[in-house]
Amino acid sequence: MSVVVERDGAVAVVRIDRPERHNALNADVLRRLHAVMTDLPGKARAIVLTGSGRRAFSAGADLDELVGLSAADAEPVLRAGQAVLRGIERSPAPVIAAVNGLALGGGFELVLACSFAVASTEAAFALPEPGLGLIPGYGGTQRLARVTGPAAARHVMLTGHRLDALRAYELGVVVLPPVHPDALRSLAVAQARKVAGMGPRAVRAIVDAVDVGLDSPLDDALALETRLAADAVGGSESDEGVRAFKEKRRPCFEAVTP
Ligand SMILES: CCCCCCCCCCCCC[C@H](O)CC(=O)SCCNC(=O)CCNC(=O)[C@H](O)C(C)(C)COP(=O)(O)OP(=O)(O)OC[C@H]1O[C@@H](n2cnc3c(N)ncnc32)[C@H](O)[C@@H]1OP(=O)(O)O
Repeated sequence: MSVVVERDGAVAVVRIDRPERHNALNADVLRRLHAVMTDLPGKARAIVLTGSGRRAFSAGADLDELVGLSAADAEPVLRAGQAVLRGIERSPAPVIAAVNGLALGGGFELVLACSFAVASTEAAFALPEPGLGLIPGYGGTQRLARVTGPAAARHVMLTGHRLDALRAYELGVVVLPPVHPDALRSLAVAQARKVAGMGPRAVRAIVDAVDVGLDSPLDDALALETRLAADAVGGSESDEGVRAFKEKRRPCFEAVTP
């Protein structure tokens, strides 16, 4: 199975499992990621995405599936890949990348589509596509600049520069200091549990507000936030959240009816 799912309560761990090809993304991996991202958000409240082995999170698109593709054939495949990553980016169960090794090309683009990333000290990030006569085709030309700023993004893409884990942390690609490889999974699951403990409707609203807001005029984005924040104030989830605070107990959002 090229994608393995493990459930851990309200958290799911999704692992790309093609270590013999450094977890390269082929059509089967993309199909399975799409199926997982369609099924899991209704069952898990937060998802960890990682790769098998210590060498690579993912070495990007499977180059053996690229050979011989015409532009006309590649375009629907690219659109299909974009749709999988867009589903990850907008998932109501936020996806946390646990970068266990090299995240190259589409592998780095997969990380950039996640809500946020944590990494081991052995992680490294690059977009080597131009060296292959390709360009990033799973959102890298757009998402990297949104994280690092355009100059750092152009430097990475135009020189093939590889960001090590610490530099990725400094640039905001990784949100916490890189950890020993043996500690990565527990760190990622702990972060996922924090997300899973939040109000699920509040989480979904924040995902939507940030996603829509990034591409909206500020006043429109603030108006969206106001509407979503008012819905939250008037919603039953905040009734439970505030009541739990006053009663000095953990909120039980599962018991909240929409
Ligand atoms: C999503 C695919 C859907 C299918 C159709 C795609 C058509 C549409 C186009 C999709 C475009 C997606 C957009 C994306 O931006 C484009 C890309 O991602 S391009 C790929 C970018 N990635 C790379 O360039 C990395 C290539 N790999 C390496 O540099 C090195 O392998 C490594 C990861 C640094 C590891 O090096 P080593 O430790 O020395 O190991 P080897 O090199 O010997 O690798 C072992 C073995 O694995 C094979 N392999 C490694 N990476 C890939 C890969 N990306 N695709 C296919 N095979 C890969 C390597 O060839 C070796 O095989 P062997 O020689 O043992 O047969």
